[in-house]
Amino acid sequence: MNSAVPVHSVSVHIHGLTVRHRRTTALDAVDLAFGPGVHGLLGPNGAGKTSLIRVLATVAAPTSGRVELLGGDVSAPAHRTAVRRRLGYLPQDFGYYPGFTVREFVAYMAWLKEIPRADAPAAVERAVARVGLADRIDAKVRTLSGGMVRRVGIAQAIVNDPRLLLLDEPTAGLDPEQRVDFRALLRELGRDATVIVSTHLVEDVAAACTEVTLIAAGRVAYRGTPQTLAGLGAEAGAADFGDNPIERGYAVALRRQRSGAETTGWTVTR
Ligand SMILES: Nc1ncnc2c1ncn2[C@@H]1O[C@H](COP(=O)(O)OP(=O)(O)OP(=O)(O)O)[C@@H](O)[C@H]1O
Repeated sequence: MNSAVPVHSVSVHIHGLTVRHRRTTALDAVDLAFGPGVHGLLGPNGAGKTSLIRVLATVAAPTSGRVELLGGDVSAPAHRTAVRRRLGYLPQDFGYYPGFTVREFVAYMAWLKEIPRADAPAAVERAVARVGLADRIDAKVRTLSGGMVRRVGIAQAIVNDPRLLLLDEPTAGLDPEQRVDFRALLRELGRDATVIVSTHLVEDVAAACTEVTLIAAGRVAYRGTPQTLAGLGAEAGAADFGDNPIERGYAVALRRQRSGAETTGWTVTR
């Protein structure tokens, strides 16, 4: 099998994805597709966002359903290996080696992703510079602040110039200035790659996302643009549910899902 991954395919196709953790159903027969752009994944605590991202990152297997990433089914080992070279993943709980320097840690991740040895040093420096840590590249990770460590996590996720980038609450712990810079980086990355970002911050969604997917109780409660979600929030009776239009739209979509009504944004099938 050819292990090359096509660059401009629909990046993510999920069919009937169910994930169970013992007796808890985290995702319930979900169908979704994602193409290039920045996709915000919103939802209450326990909605299933991390469960979805972990399956897309190929670190967890579905209980049932089919997952196609970058043009092939990831249940095929050869394709899964090819996808991992083109994948970037920042887990919610990001493990690192505190005794490594930033350069050593990101280089180690570059090696795991099989970046050619000759290309790795420049790729590491570029990734670290993109997260604003060039001046700390030779500092040990244990000497960095929590927000800086988070940025090291983002650097390792982007070091291989991923076609599919999965970020689980990347802005947690970043200061406001860093969040602004990070959103600009997201927009830049989303020009070519498919970027899926789980977040609780509606500001992230408003500033950086081209599309929003709202997950609730293991199901897709809403899909649309940040603008259409904000439009939902402009409805009569929604004023009490949040401080800004997107928060209000989020509340309306959740309420509708809980009452069993369909919420229509628009469906993405690029
Ligand atoms: N390892 C596990 N064992 C048992 N239950 C789990 C496990 N991981 C997740 N769950 C359950 O699955 C459901 C979905 O969890 P998940 O972490 O995917 O949600 P989330 O949307 O990412 O939540 P949060 O916003 O709090 O991070 C929850 O009910 C959670 O308690």
